[in-house]
Amino acid sequence: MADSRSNFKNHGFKEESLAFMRKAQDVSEKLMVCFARGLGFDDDYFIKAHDISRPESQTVLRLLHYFAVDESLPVPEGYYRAGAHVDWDFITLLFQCAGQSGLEICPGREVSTSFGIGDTWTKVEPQPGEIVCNIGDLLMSWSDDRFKSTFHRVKTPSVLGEDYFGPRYSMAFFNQPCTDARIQGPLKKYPAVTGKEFTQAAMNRNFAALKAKKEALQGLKDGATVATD
Ligand SMILES: O=C(O)CCC(=O)C(=O)O
Ligand SMILES: [Fe+2]
Repeated sequence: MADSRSNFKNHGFKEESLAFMRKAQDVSEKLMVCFARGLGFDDDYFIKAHDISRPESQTVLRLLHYFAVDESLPVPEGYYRAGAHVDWDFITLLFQCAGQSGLEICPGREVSTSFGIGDTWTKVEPQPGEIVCNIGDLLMSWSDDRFKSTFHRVKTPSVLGEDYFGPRYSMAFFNQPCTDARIQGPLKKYPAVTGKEFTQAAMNRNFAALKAKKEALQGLKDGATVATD
């Protein structure tokens, strides 16, 4: 453990990651101005609420590595590299590697904040130099539902000759509000909450959904054991 930590240190992992986050933040801030103007807020309204220089910042960079999939093994029904979900942040900047496909989105849904499975899924092929921007539940709520959060998932490769079976690397930059930011849309459709409360509620919801899924899977397993006894 100590060795791998010092390796990271020696190779400037922290510095490089922070520099990358700073650049991703600059891109995000350009988009924040557009969303603020669209909603009638001051240009810097969302930028101030997502100030990554403050200790109250909740913004996160997630580095993802999905392992290569063995082409000879069948993919169990309903199994995804990342299951259908909406992000709970303001916006997510998603950085993909060319050739490592799998991301799919389901735009146009009128509901979010629950784990619904979408209607029509569209592939988002990674293109060099492109950044995918997903709207999250926070922006949906903060815009009184004008901007809808994007359902997305990452497919597990299953179709030979069509899907990409190799490892997938991606990076997700989640713009999350400072814990003390006050969140309420211009039409006050939802009661005001703090950034901390919004994130906490989203985490609780995700955790409860995960627990229910695990229990349902366990129930299936127990049923199978009883049936074969
Ligand atoms: O790997 C990807 O492209 C998607 C990751 C994602 O949706 C997430 O981490 O929330
Ligand atoms: Fe996501």
